[in-house]
Amino acid sequence: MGLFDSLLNWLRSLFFKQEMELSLVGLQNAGKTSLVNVLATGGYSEDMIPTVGFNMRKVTKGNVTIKLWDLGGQRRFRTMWERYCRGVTAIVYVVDAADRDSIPISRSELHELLTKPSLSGIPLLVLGNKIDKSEALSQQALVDQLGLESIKDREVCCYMISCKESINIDVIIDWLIKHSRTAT
Ligand SMILES: Nc1nc2c(ncn2[C@@H]2O[C@H](COP(=O)(O)OP(=O)(O)OP(=O)(O)O)[C@@H](O)[C@H]2O)c(=O)[nH]1
Ligand SMILES: [Mg+2]
Repeated sequence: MGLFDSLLNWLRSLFFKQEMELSLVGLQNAGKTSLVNVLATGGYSEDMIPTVGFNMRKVTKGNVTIKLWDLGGQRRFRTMWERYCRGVTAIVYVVDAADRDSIPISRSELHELLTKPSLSGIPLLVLGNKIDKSEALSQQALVDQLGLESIKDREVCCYMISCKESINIDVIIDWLIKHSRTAT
């Protein structure tokens, strides 16, 4: 590649570079870290270690650089969620759609988080994960049981996914790219 072409590519990357920052929250075992892995490398594993505190990962998809805050879902880490959701482009709330008993707690933790004034107006992407399992709820049932219709102060979107079988991962990437903002 000639010098002129390199320069042109560099200018192009400056002008079209998009970036976004996301926080992944939701109860333990929902599949947040699995989702980060699938987004980053496409790899999936059954052997996962629960996240202690949080991890930060940067993933690049085309021109979009995504900074992901992967937070621990165990009860003792939930008080940190708010701090890591402040100022993000979108909050990604992951739910194990096949663990029906956990849905009421998931619902109350979500609504509790959304009452924080510091997070007002931040778009919410709810992901019902593990739809490869036969006991997984339908999208409508998940929307109802999480009380998503009652959220009026922000954009809310809900998709059903499987990290294990890579179902609807492309749909989420499209949603994320549409919500990214051009870097300044
Ligand atoms: N069947 C199925 N299992 C999944 C799927 N996604 C994740 N899992 C499994 O769910 C378990 C928990 O996954 P993690 O990604 O560690 O969950 P997490 O939300 O990060 O959990 P914490 O870090 O404790 O908050 C692991 O055994 C995964 O293999 C999926 O789409 N289908
Ligand atoms: Mg984790």
